[in-house]
Amino acid sequence: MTHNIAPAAESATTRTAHRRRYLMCRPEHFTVSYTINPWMEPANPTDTAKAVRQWEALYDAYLGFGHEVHLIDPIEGLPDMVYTANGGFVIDGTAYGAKFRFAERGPEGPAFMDWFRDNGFTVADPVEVNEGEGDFLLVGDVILAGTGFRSTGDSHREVGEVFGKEVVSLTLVDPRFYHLDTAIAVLDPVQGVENGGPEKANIAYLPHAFDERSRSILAERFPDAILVSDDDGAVFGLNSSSDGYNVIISPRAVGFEAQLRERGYNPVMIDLSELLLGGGGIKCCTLELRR
Ligand SMILES: CN(C)C(=N)NCCC[C@H](N)C(=O)O
Repeated sequence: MTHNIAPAAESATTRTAHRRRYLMCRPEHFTVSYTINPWMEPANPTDTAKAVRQWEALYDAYLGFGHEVHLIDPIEGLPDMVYTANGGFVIDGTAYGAKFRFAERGPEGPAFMDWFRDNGFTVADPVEVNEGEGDFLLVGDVILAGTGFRSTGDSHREVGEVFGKEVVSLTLVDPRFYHLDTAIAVLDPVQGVENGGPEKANIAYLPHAFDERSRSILAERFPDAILVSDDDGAVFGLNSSSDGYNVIISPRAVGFEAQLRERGYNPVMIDLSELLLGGGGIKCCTLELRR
């Protein structure tokens, strides 16, 4: 189901909001008790109630836009479970399970796979280390796959075999941007004119986060991409969620907000500052369930 929304007044481009189905996890057990990325500092206090309030603002926004949101029960002792984007990668009712790089998150893999099975998805058990939609992004019919910090190159082959799709491997080089969804935002997840969308699925990205080879691939494949500044990247501006028209972003990504408006998108600011203490943002808290 899709609903059409009027384009931004100054833009010639008509954008269409598509109804999405997401999986989220209320951060009832959120805290920072270990360090597995440069953002996490266990000595800094966290406020779980504030994390829940901020997360609820995101949840409410999705419902307000007419999206369907499913919830997985949080498990005590797994504080990173709120970042559901890492729990798997789902296309056409098949969930490729996650196999986490660090032992601290290991038990989340089976917990998410149980949820997928219980909710009618076909589960492809992973052999290779991969962190789900944190490192795999569907753009049109192509999977962009990140490596360098978490998911392995072998998982790129495996995800291609599971879904029978072209996989484009990209290498991340800055430890602050350790998952692909910190460095690329998919703006038009549904490809093409046949879906009533723009002619080509487009992205925004942070060039600085990639090696030379990956930057050339991105430049060639996405000549119309929005290139985001280092300042906006550094506040996790790209860790955003788009339905093709409404793009939920961090309020600190002011340059990106202007770039989105120029292109006819509707940026919506939601602050997840507390969840940033764990090294995650809007997109990390959102796993798309494509049936
Ligand atoms: C875009 N990002 C970063 C995500 N998709 N996930 C956030 C994971 C955070 C967790 N503490 C970790 O380091 O795994």
